[in-house]
Amino acid sequence: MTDIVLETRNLKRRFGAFLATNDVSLKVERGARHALIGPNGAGKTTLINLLTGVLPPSEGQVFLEGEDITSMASFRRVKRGLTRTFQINQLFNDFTPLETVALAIAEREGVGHNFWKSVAGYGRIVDEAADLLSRFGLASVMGERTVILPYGKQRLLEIALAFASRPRVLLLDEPAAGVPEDERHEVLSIVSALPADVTVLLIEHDMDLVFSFANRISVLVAGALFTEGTVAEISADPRVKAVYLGENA
Ligand SMILES: Nc1ncnc2c1ncn2[C@@H]1O[C@H](COP(=O)(O)OP(=O)(O)OP(=O)(O)O)[C@@H](O)[C@H]1O
Repeated sequence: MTDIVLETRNLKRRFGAFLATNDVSLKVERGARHALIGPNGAGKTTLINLLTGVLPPSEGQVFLEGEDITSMASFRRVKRGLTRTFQINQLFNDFTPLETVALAIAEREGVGHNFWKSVAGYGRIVDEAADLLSRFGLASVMGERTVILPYGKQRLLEIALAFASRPRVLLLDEPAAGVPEDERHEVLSIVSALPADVTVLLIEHDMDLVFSFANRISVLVAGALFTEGTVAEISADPRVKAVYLGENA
C-alpha cells in the first residue's frame, strides 16, 4: 500500500462565481519529489493557500498524514510538519541570515521573545542556525544584512528558513524564479540535494527544473487537475505541450 502523506479530496475554492480550484483530488506520496505545474492563472497559488490554511476551501478536505486538517490554523499545520517557503519580505531585509533563522528556531522551540534569557539555550539555537545555514550554502554570508545578499542566496535563505521548522512536507514555491544564470547552478544543486526524508511538493514554471527534480508531476489547468504522471509521461504528453503553447501564443 502506498503511503500518502498529503492529500486533497474534491477540493473547491470559489471567488464569487469563479471556481479557482475545481474539484482537486491530489495525492502526494511520502518522500516524493512531486511537482505541481500549470500555466498562469491555473490555480497553483490558490491550491497552495488551501493546503497551508491561508484560505479556507469552499468544499472538500485536506489531509496530512491521514488527519483531516481542513479547518486547522496555518501555524498548527506548520507544527505538524507542513511548511511552505515564502518570499523574503522587507521584514527580513535588515536581519542577517543567522538572526532570521535563529528567530525561526526559537519560535519552533516555543521560547519566542525571551529566549535570550538562557545563555545555554541561546547558544544551542545559534549553533543549530549556523549548521542549517551552512547546509544551504549560506555559511559565508550568515552575518551580512539580507538585503545585500545576491538574489540566489536570498532564495536559499527562504529554504533554510522553512527548514528551521523541521518540515516533513515542504511546499517549495518557485525556488529558482528570478535567480540570475550564474547563481542558478548553486540553487538547483542545493534543491536537488534536499534531505530524502522530507516530502517535497514543488510549484514551478521552469520545466528544466521540474523535469530534473520531480519523480511525479500534476498538471493544473483552469483550477482542475488536467493530468498526472511521471516525468517521462508528462514530458511526452502532447496535450500538456498544447496547454503551455496556448499560453505563449
Ligand atoms: N482573492 C481572489 N479573488 C478573486 N479571484 C482570485 C483571487 N485569487 C486568485 N483569483 C483568481 O483565481 C485564478 C487562479 O489564480 P492563482 O493565482 O491561484 O493561479 P496561479 O496558477 O498561481 O497563477 P500564476 O502562475 O500566474 O501565479 C486566477 O484567475 C485569479 O485571477
